[in-house]
Amino acid sequence: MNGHVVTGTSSGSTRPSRQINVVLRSQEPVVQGAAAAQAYEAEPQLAVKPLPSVDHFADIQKELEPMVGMDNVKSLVYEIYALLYVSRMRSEAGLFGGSHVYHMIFKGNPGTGKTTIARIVAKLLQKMGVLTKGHLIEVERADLVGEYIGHTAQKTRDLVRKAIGGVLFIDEAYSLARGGEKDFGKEAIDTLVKAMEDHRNQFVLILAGYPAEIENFLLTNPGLPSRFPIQIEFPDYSIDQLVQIAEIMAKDRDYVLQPQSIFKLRQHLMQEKLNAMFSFSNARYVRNTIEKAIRYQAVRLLSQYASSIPGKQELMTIRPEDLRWESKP
Ligand SMILES: Nc1ncnc2c1ncn2[C@@H]1O[C@H](COP(=O)(O)OP(=O)(O)OP(=O)(O)O)[C@@H](O)[C@H]1O
Repeated sequence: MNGHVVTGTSSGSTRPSRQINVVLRSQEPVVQGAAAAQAYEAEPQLAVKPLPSVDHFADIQKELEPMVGMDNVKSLVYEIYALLYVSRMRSEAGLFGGSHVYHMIFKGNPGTGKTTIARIVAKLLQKMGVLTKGHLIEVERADLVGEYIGHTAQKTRDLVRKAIGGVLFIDEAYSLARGGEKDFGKEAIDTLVKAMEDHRNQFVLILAGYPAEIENFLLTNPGLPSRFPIQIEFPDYSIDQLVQIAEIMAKDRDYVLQPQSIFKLRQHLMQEKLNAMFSFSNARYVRNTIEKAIRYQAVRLLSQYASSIPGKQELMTIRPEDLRWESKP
């Protein structure tokens, strides 16, 4: 096979329990047969030589673990880590370490975790030495597009400058192509493409948005797809996953949902998902619901316990009557 297959195993509890094969194309001439076997036997330690560094993935894993579902995303983040780690081992062994492009496309409906994962990826790339700072600059069309000729290029360049050393995350990136050739959005796209050349390896660009719109955007800008070799899909959460996210969000805030509250939430989410269709904002809707329930619970407790103090359990409990959706959360 014209390439190395490196197997990243999960020996520590901090890594996913699956195996991921990363295929690295060798830039060297292929050595075959007995010569290859001899060369391989002569330096068997190359494949297992440990790096003199801490396990950078442990921290990242700690942030990924509580995220419900997202198996494809978690695997991809691990693949990026494996690739970077092995590239470093290869460089240290005098082999071609590789020059990779990390610009990405995140396709998913609102509230499916795109921004959260972008932050984690930024951190990973910083820990692995690809980015110097690892911060995230989140922008949308209005931040990039100006009001007169030249203004857009200036605004876009300023934001790229701020993103140097980190990630520039453009939400609903396709809105830049909204007005066609005459729109200033086109100027923003051109400036971004130029910045990707001028500041190669200095920042990572992530374009995010609804799957269909992103697909269409890439189709109508044929020069773009090849500049974004990593594309990640963020599927909508199932009702079970949304309920699980609600329970985690409540627990993180030292609250607990009563079983009847979980039942009520489940019924509501099923209805809301149907009603809102593509505009349903997944985990964000759940977060808003929980935060609102916490406010309703506080008001209920104050009115119930006017002259006494509620016990610890009562202070933690979200009852069904605390879950209300009169207006959109
Ligand atoms: N799988 C998950 N498990 C737990 N919490 C999650 C998960 N996905 C998203 N969240 C939470 O939901 C909220 C919204 O997530 P985030 O902002 O990352 O979504 P998004 O896809 O970027 O949304 P938008 O496209 O609308 O900006 C955040 O509080 C985030 O922590």
